[in-house]
Amino acid sequence: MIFSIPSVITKQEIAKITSSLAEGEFTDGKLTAGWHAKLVKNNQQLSKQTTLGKQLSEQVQSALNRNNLFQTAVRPKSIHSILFSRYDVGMSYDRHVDNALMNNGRMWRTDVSFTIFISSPSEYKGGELVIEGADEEKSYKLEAGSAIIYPATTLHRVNPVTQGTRFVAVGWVQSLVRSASDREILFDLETARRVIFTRDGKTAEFDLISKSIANLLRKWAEV
Ligand SMILES: O=C(O)CCC(=O)C(=O)O
Ligand SMILES: [Fe+2]
Repeated sequence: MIFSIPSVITKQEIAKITSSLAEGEFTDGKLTAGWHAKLVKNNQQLSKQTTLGKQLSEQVQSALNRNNLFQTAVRPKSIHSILFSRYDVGMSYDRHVDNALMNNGRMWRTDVSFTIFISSPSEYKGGELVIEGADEEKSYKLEAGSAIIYPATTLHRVNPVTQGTRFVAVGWVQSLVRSASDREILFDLETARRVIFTRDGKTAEFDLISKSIANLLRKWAEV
C-alpha cells in the first residue's frame, strides 16, 4: 500500500527545520548507500552525528509517532535511519531498491520507506519521487510537511532537480507486522471498526472485529 499523509509536520516546524538546514553541514550521499545504490545516488545528506542531525531525526520520529494514520497503517516497531537529503540542480537518485537491512546502532529491517517533503513544490523543478509498480509508475511531489509512505520492496528513483533545491527527510520502518498484505488487512479492519463505532457505538459487530484484530496481531506481530 502506497499512501500519503498530509501535514505530518506542521508549517511552523517546517519553517524552523528549513532555517536549520540552511546552516547544516552536508556530506556526499554515497557515504550511506549500498554498493549498487552508490552508482546512482547523487545527492547530499545532513551529517547524522551532529547535534542538529540528531535533533531533527528525533523531531521526525515524534511527528510520525503522534500520527494516527501512520500508526494504524504501518504499525512501527522501529522508525530508523532517518536522513535529511538535499538535491541541488543536477542531483538525482536513479532507480534502486533500498537495502533490506540497515545498521543504525543495531540492525533493523526495512519494511516501509518514507519521504517527508521539506521544500514546497514551488521551490524546485524536477525532483519527483517515482515509484515503480508491476506495470506502471507513479510520481510524487507533495506539499512541504506531507509524507509519502511506500513498501521498501519497490524499485524507485528521484528525478533530476532542474531548478532550485529539494530538501526531504527520508527514513525506514521495521514494522511489527512484516508482510505488507497482512498490514493492509489490519488497516482495513481497523478502519471498518472505527466507522462502526462512530455510527453505532460498541456493537456486537464492533466486538467481533476487535477480537479479530487482536487475534491477528497475536498471530502476526514480531515483538
Ligand atoms: O528523496 C526521496 O524522496 C527518496 C530517496 C531515496 O530513495 C533514498 O534515500 O533511498
Ligand atoms: Fe530509496
